[in-house]
Amino acid sequence: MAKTYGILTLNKISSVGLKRLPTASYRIGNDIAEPDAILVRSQNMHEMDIPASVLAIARAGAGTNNVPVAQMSARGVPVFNAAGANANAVKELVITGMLLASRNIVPALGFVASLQGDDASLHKQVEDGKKHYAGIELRGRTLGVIGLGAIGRLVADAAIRLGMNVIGFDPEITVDAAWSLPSQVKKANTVEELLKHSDFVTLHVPLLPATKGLINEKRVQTMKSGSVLLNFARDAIVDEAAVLAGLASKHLRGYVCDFPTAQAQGQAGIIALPHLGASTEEAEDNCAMMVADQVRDYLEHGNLVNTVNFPTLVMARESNYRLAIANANVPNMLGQISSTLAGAGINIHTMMNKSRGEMAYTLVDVDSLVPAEVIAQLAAIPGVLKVRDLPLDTK
Ligand SMILES: NC(=O)C1=CN([C@@H]2O[C@H](COP(=O)(O)OP(=O)(O)OC[C@H]3O[C@@H](n4cnc5c(N)ncnc54)[C@H](O)[C@@H]3O)[C@@H](O)[C@H]2O)C=CC1
Ligand SMILES: O=C(O)C(=O)COP(=O)(O)O
Repeated sequence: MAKTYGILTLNKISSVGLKRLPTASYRIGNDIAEPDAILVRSQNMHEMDIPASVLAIARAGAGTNNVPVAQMSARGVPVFNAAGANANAVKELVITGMLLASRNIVPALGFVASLQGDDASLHKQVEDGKKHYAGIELRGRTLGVIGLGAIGRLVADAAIRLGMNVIGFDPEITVDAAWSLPSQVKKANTVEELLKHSDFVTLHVPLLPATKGLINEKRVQTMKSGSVLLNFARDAIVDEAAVLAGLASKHLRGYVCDFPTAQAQGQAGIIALPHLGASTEEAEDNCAMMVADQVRDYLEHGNLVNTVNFPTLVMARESNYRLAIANANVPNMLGQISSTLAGAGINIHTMMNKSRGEMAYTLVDVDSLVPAEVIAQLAAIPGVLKVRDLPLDTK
């Protein structure tokens, strides 16, 4: 009988993506017991008892801080994400956020909603009151972008097209990202240098130990007087109390974020959206399609694309028998894998191995069926974390 897979969904994942997993071989739902893979958006998985059956976790979005990545690495389980698939949606909301703040749109709408009377009275109140909501223009002002990945780059490009000057900071920028950055983006050597010169500062870094509290009390004070901070990355990247103090003293003009909190509710200068950055039809479909394809390719063929904890490794099928081995990046793993197979009389057709940090991954196409006892021997090699037997279904 052909192999079937169980996919547990922890959040609502777009049906456009789920349809890429054929119903003949994939059972998908929010109540799948012993799933082969989990698809998730923002649900916090840190306290979850993740079943031993799970071979892959895929975040239908960018940030994987809600997934216990280190725990999954130790189990040899890749954590995929949908790199860049929602970047345009976030970019458009960041631009919206800058405009909301620069033109005082939120209080202005509140003012209009509060008006009462006939047309003539409304007209008078509008013309008398509008002076309180006069704003500033974006053109000619400076935007500082911290984190020039998929989102930061698009925001930088859009801001330049609006006539803004852009300064960027990203000490870990990839070569590809640097090439795709508009040439007008000026490089800041430190966060402080960027903050000192920016009228708007937008954050597009992942939440990591190194980025937690990136904007703290001292850095709020370093920001230009009258500047606006935008946080569509993660709440914990900003020390919100420091920002509230900056708003209260009028040092900051505004804080636009995607992460409402109790302490910031109703505070002047705060514009908090309900984590809407990636909530567009297009982004939800793109993310779901991307992770569905990645998970299917991994479950059926062992290929790895877009994981946050494993190397990228894709190998065309060259025989009907394939082993996929997740292992620690330590010496002599390949030697032990090859000699175990040779000892069992199994000929290696093609073998590829790649490493990333502490993790390594090996795909081996062999010329004959691998008996269960050989799989057990491979799994028993110290440092081997998971061995998967992936014969092609040739019936
Ligand atoms: N509000 C929302 O709905 C959404 C929020 N996000 C958040 O935005 C984050 C960024 O997303 P992408 O741009 O797609 O990710 P990405 O991985 O393409 O880019 C992140 C960039 O941050 C840089 N970086 C890392 N540490 C840094 C540091 N200490 N200082 C400066 N730069 C640093 C990296 O080098 C990389 O270029 C996600 O991790 C997620 O937390 C992403 C999508 C939607
Ligand atoms: O992609 C991300 O990192 C996001 O924050 C989007 O979250 P969501 O999928 O909309 O719950």
